[in-house]
Amino acid sequence: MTEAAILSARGLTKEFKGFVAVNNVDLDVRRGSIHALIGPNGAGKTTCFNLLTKFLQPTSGAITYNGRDITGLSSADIARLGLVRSFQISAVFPNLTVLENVRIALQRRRGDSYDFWRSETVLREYDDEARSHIADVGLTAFTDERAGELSYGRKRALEIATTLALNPEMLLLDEPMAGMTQEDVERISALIRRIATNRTILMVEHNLSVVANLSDHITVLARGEVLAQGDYATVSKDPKVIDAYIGAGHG
Ligand SMILES: Nc1ncnc2c1ncn2[C@@H]1O[C@H](COP(=O)(O)OP(=O)(O)OP(=O)(O)O)[C@@H](O)[C@H]1O
Repeated sequence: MTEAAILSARGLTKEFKGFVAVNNVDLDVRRGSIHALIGPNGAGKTTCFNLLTKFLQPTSGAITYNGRDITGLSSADIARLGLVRSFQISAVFPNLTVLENVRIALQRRRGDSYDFWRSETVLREYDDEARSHIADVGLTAFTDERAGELSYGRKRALEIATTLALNPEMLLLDEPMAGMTQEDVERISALIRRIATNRTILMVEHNLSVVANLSDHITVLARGEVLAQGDYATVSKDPKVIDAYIGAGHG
């Protein structure tokens, strides 16, 4: 592990019945950076992401977070350490308002019961903090709107707000731009940039222009292995990366 790394993997490997989906991956995510995991279809990005977020247990290899071995921990354990996967515990309830959704996430963080029918006075204590997370993701105008009525992009912004309510030190985002309009992509990109000012972000992302715009560092996977690492200018010129994308029909 290097000094500046907040999350590191060494020799990370995942086999599914003899098929090696992730093969001996070494990865260092620098503290404070926006790090993207990219690669053609079937490269092993999702599997790698699931290993790092402890949704899957590796066949072999080790993961450290802040210098601590987290290989054997559960995703709930690592969330308590500040390593939180967006949309992990933060499903959006469509019939509740934006404010109510963020409030519930805050209650969860503080270990309150799920009894959100409790007294209005208690609930109001959470409102100030909830409103500040809502402002952070640009949803103030929609505070009292039912989550189910929001546009797709705003729903994703709300999911990020509920994740921020858990006060993560590092956020893992699984294809944050999937299914978004260009306008939403721009809004969520600005949001990710804003929340990254005092956090570390690792994301799997298919949209290469987003990756080019947002990421400080990129790990390219192909056939389960690390093909290249570096900034966008470096990896996008790498003949191995170009071949892998063209070979996979992304050309
Ligand atoms: N549970 C599983 N059992 C068996 N094989 C799996 C399983 N999960 C993933 N794989 C295989 O592992 C390989 C990598 O899959 P993965 O979903 O991690 O790739 P990816 O890079 O995220 O792909 P995509 O961009 O298409 O989402 C694929 O060949 C996939 O079929």
